[in-house]
This record gives sequence, C-alpha cells and structure tokens, in this order.
Amino acid sequence: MTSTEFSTLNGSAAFVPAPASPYQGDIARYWDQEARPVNLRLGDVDGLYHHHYGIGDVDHAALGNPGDGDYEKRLIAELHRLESAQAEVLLDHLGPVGRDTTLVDAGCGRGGSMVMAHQRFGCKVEGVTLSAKQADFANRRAHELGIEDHVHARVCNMLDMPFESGMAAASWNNESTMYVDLHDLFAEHSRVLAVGGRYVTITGCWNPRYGQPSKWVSQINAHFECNIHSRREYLRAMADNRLVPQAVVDLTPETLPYWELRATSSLVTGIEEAFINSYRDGSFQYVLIAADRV
Ligand SMILES: C[S@@+](CC[C@H](N)C(=O)[O-])C[C@H]1O[C@@H](n2cnc3c(N)ncnc32)[C@H](O)[C@@H]1O
Ligand SMILES: CC(C)=CCC/C(C)=C/COP(=O)(O)OP(=O)(O)O
Ligand SMILES: [Mg+2]
Repeated sequence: MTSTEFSTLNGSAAFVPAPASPYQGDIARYWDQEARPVNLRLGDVDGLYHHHYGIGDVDHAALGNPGDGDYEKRLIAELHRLESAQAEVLLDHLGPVGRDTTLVDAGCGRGGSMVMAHQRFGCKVEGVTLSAKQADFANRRAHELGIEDHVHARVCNMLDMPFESGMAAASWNNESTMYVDLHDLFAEHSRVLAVGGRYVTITGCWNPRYGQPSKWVSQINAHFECNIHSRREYLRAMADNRLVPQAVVDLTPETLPYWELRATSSLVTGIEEAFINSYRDGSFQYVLIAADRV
C-alpha cells in the first residue's frame, strides 16, 4: 500500500492510503471539497452533520409561514429534523445492539449517523470514508463530544475494510451504495458481519418496472458522479452474499415532503427537480433494506 498524503487530527499524523482506482480518487476529491450550505447549516443546528436526505411529514405548526420572522431558520431546523428522522429509522432496523458490540458505518460522511448510533446503543462505531476531510471532521466532532473512544472514522475503501472477519454486530450504508459494485460491497459486509448480524441500507434505486434509468436518474448520477443501481440488483447481490432480506420498505412517499420543502428554501442546489420528478413518475425509489447475515 502506498501513501499519498498525511492527514492530521489534533497534531497526530494519520496514514491515508492511495485510492484503489482513479474513480475512487475522484470521489475522495469530491467529498474533500464539498462544503454546501444545505449540509453545513443544517448540521450546525445541533452538531449532527448528515449527507443524506429526510423522511416524514413536515411539522407545519413548528415551521410557520414564509414572511414570519426567523422563518428561514425554522425551515433549516425542519429539514435537519427530517434528515435525523431518516437516520433514526435506519437505526431502528439494526435490531437490538449491545453496549459491548461494534457497528460499521460504510461511507460514513461527516459522521452524524455514527454519533446517533453511539448515543442510542452505547456501542462502538467504526466508520470509513474515502475523504480525509470527512474523516477528520467526524473525528473532531467525536472528540468535542468526548466519545472518541467509541466513535472513530478512517480513510479507507469500504470494499476492503481493515476489520477482522465477523467483528461487526451490524453494519450499514446510508446513501453510499451508489459509488460501488454491489456484489463487491455485500461480499465485504458479509465478511465483517458476525453470523446472525444485521445489515441495513437506505438508498435511492431505479425501479425495474420503469424499464431503465430515467433521464432524472441519469441527471442525479451526473450531479453526484455516482452510479445508481436498480432495486433488483440489490436483492440479487444480497442473495449471492448470504444476506437475507427481512424488510424492504419503500420510503418514497415519506421522502417527498422533504424534497418539496427543500425546493422552497434558499439552500437549493439545483438537484431538487430531478428527485421530485423521478419519485413522482415512479422511475426512482427511496428504499430501506434490512438483511440478516446467515
Ligand atoms: C452521500 S455521502 C453519505 C454519508 C453518510 N452515510 C451520511 O449518511 O451522512 C457518501 C459517502 O460515501 C463515501 N464513499 C463512497 N465510496 C466509498 C468507498 N468506496 N469507500 C468508502 N467510502 C465511500 C463517501 O466518501 C461519502 O462519505
Ligand atoms: C439518494 C441518492 C441517489 C443519493 C446520492 C448520494 C448523495 C450524494 C447523498 C446526499 O449527499 P448530500 O447531503 O451531500 O447532498 P445534498 O448536498 O444534495 O444535500
Ligand atoms: Mg444534504
């Protein structure tokens, strides 16, 4: 393994491996440079920084009306509440998690879901991301919260994680599966999970009933430099890797209110129309899949 650079956190040098492919190098750079207000200002609400979308009904009573004083602040808080609600639903599907166990967050971003998992279960959480900036950010937040002994992010490829086989009681991908081959990904989760362990993903996938990826799905792929898979591909790749689905939940109706609200905010990024149109025309779905490692 060759190192390309050194990243520092609190003065300690950390080894950063070279990307496994030119594509992974592009994705590492993408997330190293990302600083969209729609993510940072939402995270500033309570210190949980997410790179995923929201679910649930909008609380119109809490939001008030455009033109009311502080409306924009309440809108940001509401979008953030819906994003955290999404992570809570993912954690709900991990099943019972003991304090002495370790969880793996594959594609952990700035670490919001890891912090929530530790706060809920008291367990250890190991996160991996391609981005040294994100790993530093997540580790800094864990340090500020005094939970650095339990929550830790590192720069590494989720297809080749430096964890012993069977070490994880549960693992997940929160909106990070569209950057990798699903057979390779589920083979690696299957390796690190204990037999009887639980895997959960929340993801956007194209709907085989539509036929092929729609122009909206292609637009989302181009926007994020990712490769959205079909729903069928998830289920096939799980079946091939000893992951047996226990729940497949279509969250599309639950995520539309988030997008409709976000489209009215000053923090729009331009991708809102593609999500709203593809969810409405049925070509794209927001799904949760929970599977047992058998
Ligand atoms: C959309 S963000 C999701 C972040 C996080 N799961 C969340 O919910 O906030 C996608 C994440 O996947 C990570 N990622 C993409 N490909 C990866 C790979 N091959 N190995 C590790 N992380 C990867 C990126 O670095 C980024 O952190
Ligand atoms: C559901 C799908 C297809 C997701 C693609 C992966 C992705 C980029 C998620 C959100 O990240 P973000 O929170 O950084 O994006 P944004 O800046 O749009 O909020
Ligand atoms: Mg976001």
